[in-house]
Amino acid sequence: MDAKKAAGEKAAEYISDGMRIGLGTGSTVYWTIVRLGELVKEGLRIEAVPTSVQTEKLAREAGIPLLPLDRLQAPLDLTVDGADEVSPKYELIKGGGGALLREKMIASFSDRFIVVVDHSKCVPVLGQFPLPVEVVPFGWEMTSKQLGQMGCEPILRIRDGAPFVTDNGNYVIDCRFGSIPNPGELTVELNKLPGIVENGLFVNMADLIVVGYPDGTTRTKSGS
Ligand SMILES: O=C[C@H](O)[C@H](O)[C@H](O)COP(=O)(O)O
Repeated sequence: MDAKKAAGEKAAEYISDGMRIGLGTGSTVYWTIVRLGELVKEGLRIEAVPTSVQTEKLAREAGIPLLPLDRLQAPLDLTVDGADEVSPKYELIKGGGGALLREKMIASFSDRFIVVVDHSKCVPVLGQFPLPVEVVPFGWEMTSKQLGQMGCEPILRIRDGAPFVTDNGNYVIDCRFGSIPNPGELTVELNKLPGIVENGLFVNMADLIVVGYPDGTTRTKSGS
């Protein structure tokens, strides 16, 4: 079995009747969405907030009822999402698919945050995966220079020959740090740059990591 499928399907077991949930973005949480669609058809009653246009489409196709944000008066019970890297302290790099801003907003407004990954995403130190940083298009070249001064190689994300545009109308700069030994400190520094909308470091946010393996087994680790 696919390791991503194993992790994604396992996370669906944490969702019970009546829950209001956040649905992340990507190829691992895809399997959570598919499984939840099956459970909804069997009678599970849930409402979901998607973290991207792509996930909204998938959830609709799967028949999962969506909860409009203006009806979200209290935190969600649970959010399930993928990650690009997970450190031994359960710090994450996210945003490989460009959905980091909405993902961080929804995860921060959830009582529990479950992260689903295949085993290759668990690393000793974050930073081999370039850190996605969402920036406003205005003056992105200037923001990119400022990012470079923080010790990374900043590369504007390009898709089909043009800058990749997020669901929020912004650009993404992928920052090659090589190693991020202190993600908490880097987050504080990044948040000082006015051109940055959000960065892909998720520190002290994950409550549970579900790791999938190619033989179809999963292991869970408790986070913050
Ligand atoms: O923007 C995308 C998200 O942060 C994804 O959750 C992350 O990139 C992991 O995606 P995947 O499960 O496809 O590896």
